[in-house]
Amino acid sequence: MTTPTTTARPVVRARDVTMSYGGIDVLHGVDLDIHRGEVFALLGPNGAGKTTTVEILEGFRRRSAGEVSVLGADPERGDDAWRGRIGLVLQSWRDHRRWRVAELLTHFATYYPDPRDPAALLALVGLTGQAGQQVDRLSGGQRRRLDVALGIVGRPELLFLDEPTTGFDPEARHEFHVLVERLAREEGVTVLLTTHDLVEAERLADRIAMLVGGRIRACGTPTELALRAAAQAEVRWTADDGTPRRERTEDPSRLVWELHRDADGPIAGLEVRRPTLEDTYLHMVHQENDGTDGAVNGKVRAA
Ligand SMILES: Nc1ncnc2c1ncn2[C@@H]1O[C@H](COP(=O)(O)OP(=O)(O)OP(=O)(O)O)[C@@H](O)[C@H]1O
Repeated sequence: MTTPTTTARPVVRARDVTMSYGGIDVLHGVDLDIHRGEVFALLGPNGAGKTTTVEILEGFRRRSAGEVSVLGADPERGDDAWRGRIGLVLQSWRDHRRWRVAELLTHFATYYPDPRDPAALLALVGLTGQAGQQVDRLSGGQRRRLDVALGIVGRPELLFLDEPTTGFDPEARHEFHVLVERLAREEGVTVLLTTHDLVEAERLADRIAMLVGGRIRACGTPTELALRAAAQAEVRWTADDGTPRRERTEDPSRLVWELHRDADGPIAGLEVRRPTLEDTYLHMVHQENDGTDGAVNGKVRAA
């Protein structure tokens, strides 16, 4: 993955995007900047507005208001040439059940001016052994690999991955992560990933935006987000009488120093736990559910 070049024009730019369905507001002014070669994860609980946001960026849904530019065009007016520069990994290829794997991929390749070689692509996603198999005989994970192959056959500059590893076993998930990293690092493909999987987001994404209740509540590298959490570090130890103790503090090194100063010898069971991405995420979701203002710094621009 490359370091985002913030001076270059972003591949995806959204400003103050709102969306309402039948008078109910589900997006409340989303701002996003995603740069070339960046793997960007949109993370959020069910109903947060991830799919709505992504469909607006893909040009499949009309926003209520706001500005959007994707690969230099407004997605609402994207033509075929623009669409050919975008790859989608959705769960929407279910109509082609009778096709054989290699046939389907070869067929899709004809839609693009400079497609990848279907056989090489099957090898890349680990489906060479299934080339002659009917699509409806594939396992769930194999099906998803085919979805990925279909999404990248046209050499997209921007790839949308909607919960891409659902149904993958750990090895397939690992291979998929390596593939996404390769696409971003070696080919400069920009990737927008939606996921509920914090481990996947942390593993893959250069930056993560947390969308909660239709607002971007935080955006940054996984490390930045974990550190920005309101959650404090937790220090655990075992007291002299054997009682387990724990204390939350913004200054764990000071607490550990004080414990050492007051102790006769080593401190049993000493452990310092820093806030994780999961802590940040759960903190925000709980704030939203409690009806409090969960924004880390008010409105956050994912730029
Ligand atoms: N076509 C629609 N008509 C009316 N309401 C909709 C429509 N699509 C989505 N919604 C509502 O908009 C909100 C955001 O939905 P969206 O699918 O964008 O969330 P999400 O973050 O992708 O959720 P999930 O993780 O469950 O897929 C939800 O409250 C949902 O019920």
